[in-house]
Amino acid sequence: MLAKAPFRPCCGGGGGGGGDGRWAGRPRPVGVAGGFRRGGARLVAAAAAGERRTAPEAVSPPAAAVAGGKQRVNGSAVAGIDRLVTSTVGKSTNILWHDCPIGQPERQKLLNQKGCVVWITGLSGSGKSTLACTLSHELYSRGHLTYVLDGDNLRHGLNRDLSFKAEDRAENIRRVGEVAKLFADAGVICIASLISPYRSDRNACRNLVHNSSFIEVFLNVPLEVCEARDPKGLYKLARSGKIKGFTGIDDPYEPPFDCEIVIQCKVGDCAAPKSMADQVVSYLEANGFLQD
Ligand SMILES: Nc1ncnc2c1ncn2[C@@H]1O[C@H](COP(=O)(O)OS(=O)(=O)O)[C@@H](OP(=O)(O)O)[C@H]1O
Ligand SMILES: Nc1ncnc2c1ncn2[C@@H]1O[C@H](COP(=O)(O)OP(=O)(O)O)[C@@H](O)[C@H]1O
Repeated sequence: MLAKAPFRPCCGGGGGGGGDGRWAGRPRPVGVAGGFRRGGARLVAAAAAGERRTAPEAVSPPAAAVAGGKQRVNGSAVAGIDRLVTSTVGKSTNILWHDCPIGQPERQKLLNQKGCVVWITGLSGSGKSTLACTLSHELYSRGHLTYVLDGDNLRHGLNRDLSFKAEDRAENIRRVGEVAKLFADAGVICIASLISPYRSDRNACRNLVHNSSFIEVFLNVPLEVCEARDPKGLYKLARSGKIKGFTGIDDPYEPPFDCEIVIQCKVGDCAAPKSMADQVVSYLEANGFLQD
């Protein structure tokens, strides 16, 4: 399946405001905040020096409340900043969004590509890392900047505190989704390759990034093929009960219902990594990601 989606620039918020297309192709004026994702509320906080705005998801009603026509400061007693609106996001209180004049459009112009997230999902041993690296190489040889976020690798650092129980996998995916969003906002073609077994976690990442800039690639490889490959011997350990909660054995994998690209592999009939990567490159080309 190779679906063509209408291109819309990606990634508001996150790493610096992103774009809703208003400034596409032209420099964004200094002090003008980037576009916010759909459904995002806007709250202007004009600081004495420079303009600041709260991020869409950063608005929490108590902090952003307007009292008697005046925007209430979130506990600040500092003179001169009484018109700032601070926010509470999760456990972060008294925070403010700060935009920069150089935004995603400018970075994309520099790189002559559109930032996006290619999210590769599939069973262990399905070939996610191989596809991610082959795709990265293909795009590199065409002059495009990519960055691979590999689940296994990230668990050596950023996500080393997480296990494989469902809530830790969810946190793993959430963090990688946030990082991927920053890379896309930087104008980079971010290739995330994780099992990401739960549909809801993957969809949450899709919703973080602008929908058309999230390209979900399902490596649909039968369990028996993955198990026969077993490059790390993990399936063997899982079958013998030495690893508990292994995806596909005694832990679930939920295939996507409707994703951008499905790469199908059958027993005895699996395309070479290069031809899989070409399938993704064709999608990126057809949807305008490989040019500014
Ligand atoms: N219980 C269990 N289930 C699945 N996978 C396991 C498990 N324990 C360790 N491993 C190894 O961890 C790699 C998957 O990490 P991910 O971060 O991609 O997983 S997840 O998205 O959070 O489900 C995975 O790497 P890949 O084989 O590259 O997918 C395995 O090597
Ligand atoms: N398209 C393919 N055809 C045949 N073997 C493959 C293909 N892609 C990957 N492999 C092999 O399958 C094994 C698992 O690949 P890997 O990329 O590590 O998978 P994952 O990251 O999903 O665990 C490796 O030994 C790799 O060489």
